[in-house]
Order: sequence, then structure tokens, then C-alpha cells
Amino acid sequence: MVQKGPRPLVLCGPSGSGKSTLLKRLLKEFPDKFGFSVSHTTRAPRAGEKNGVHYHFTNLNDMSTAIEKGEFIETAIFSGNIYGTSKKAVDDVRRTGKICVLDIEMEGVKQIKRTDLDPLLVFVMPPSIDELERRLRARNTEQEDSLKKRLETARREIKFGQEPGNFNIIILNDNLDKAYNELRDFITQNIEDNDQDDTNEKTTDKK
Ligand SMILES: Nc1ncnc2c1ncn2[C@@H]1O[C@H](COP(=O)(O)OP(=O)(O)OP(=O)(O)O)[C@@H](O)[C@H]1O
Repeated sequence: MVQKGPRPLVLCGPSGSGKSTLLKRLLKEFPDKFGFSVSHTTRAPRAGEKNGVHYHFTNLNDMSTAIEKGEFIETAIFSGNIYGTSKKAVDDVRRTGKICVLDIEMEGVKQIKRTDLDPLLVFVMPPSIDELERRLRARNTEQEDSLKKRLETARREIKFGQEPGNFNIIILNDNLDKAYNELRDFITQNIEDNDQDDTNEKTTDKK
């Protein structure tokens, strides 16, 4: 894959850490600048989620076939479902000239680091596991089982997020405005300066 256009932006962090909230705000403030890469998932849609908008909802069979054909940049199993980013999803955004934004979890980050996409990697850190649990409960989207799994996974993800070299920035989401401003500043400093730079000569903290 030839790297063209701005570097993709990856947001990773435990379920409930605030990735979607931050991304929603970013896309609302800069609708012409960022484009969301729409992931595939085998999980059932939540209320209000639209196919092709929030996710490409698919089934185990179709998704496995597409993975075997090499159509995915990264895939991961999470809470019993497969999630993944297709090459096409990233290309679709890149073709529009927008910065492609990806919301992927830990295993996906490990895989995307091995591609030539050269993404900027942001880890969204919750203030604590207790606060993460409070937010997930308040969101009211998970059954007890799913919630427990997410919290267990969160401990591993936080460890991964804190390991030096895994991310370009760790953003503590203890306050939404503060976290958002930090994200925006980081993007301004790291992506827009490198816009349309095919050679990536000016990039700083690669890999
Ligand atoms: N700084 C914050 N303070 C308080 N609540 C927050 C903050 N950031 C996000 N939230 C709330 O926490 C909940 C989880 O946030 P969000 O859905 O954005 O997490 P997520 O990381 O995208 O989770 P998932 O990976 O499960 O999609 C939401 O209800 C959101 O409104």
C-alpha cells in the first residue's frame, strides 16, 4: 500500500474511556478535515447504530472469508465478536483527502503498527478503573457480563497504553474539555504540518 495524504489518526483506549465522545466532537468541529474509517463487526447493532455509518455490520462467515482474502488491515476479537478495519475503509477516506480516523483496540494497534500506514497513535486513558466502571454503567449499553469483560480487558489495555513506545501520546480523559483540547493540539502539531507529505521526511516519532 502506498502512503498518500495525511497520516491516519488512531484512537485506542479501554471501552468507556471516551474515544467515541472525543471523536464525535472532533468530527463535528472539523467535518471537512476528518473522515471516520468505518469498521466491520460481527456484533449486533446497538439502538440507533446504522449499518455503513457506525459500523459495517456483518456475520462470522462473511467476515472470516474477507479476512482470509487479505481484505483487512487489522482484526481483533473483543467480547466474543470480531472487529476489523478493511483496507477499503481507510482508502475510502483517504481518497477524499481527509485525515482518516480509526477507533481500534489493543490487538488492532499491534497489527497496524506493522503496516506502512504510519499512523499517529493516541491512547485515551480513563482516570481510574472505578471511574471507567461508573461511566460504562451510566452509558447503559452493556449487560453485566459484557461490562465485567470490558473492565478486565481494560486493565491489560491500560498497561499496554502506558508502555513506552506503544503510543505517540497518552491523553488522560478526566475532564472532557481538557482531553479534547489536548487531542486537538496534538493533531495540529503532528498531522497538519505533515499534510500531503508522501515521503514522511518531516515526521518525528515514527514507529
Ligand atoms: N471526561 C468524561 N467525563 C465524564 N464522562 C465521560 C467523559 N468522557 C466520556 N464520558 C462518558 O463515558 C461514557 C463512555 O464514553 P464513550 O462511549 O465515548 O467511550 P468509548 O471509549 O468510545 O467506549 P467503547 O470502546 O465501548 O465504544 C459515555 O457515556 C460518555 O458520555
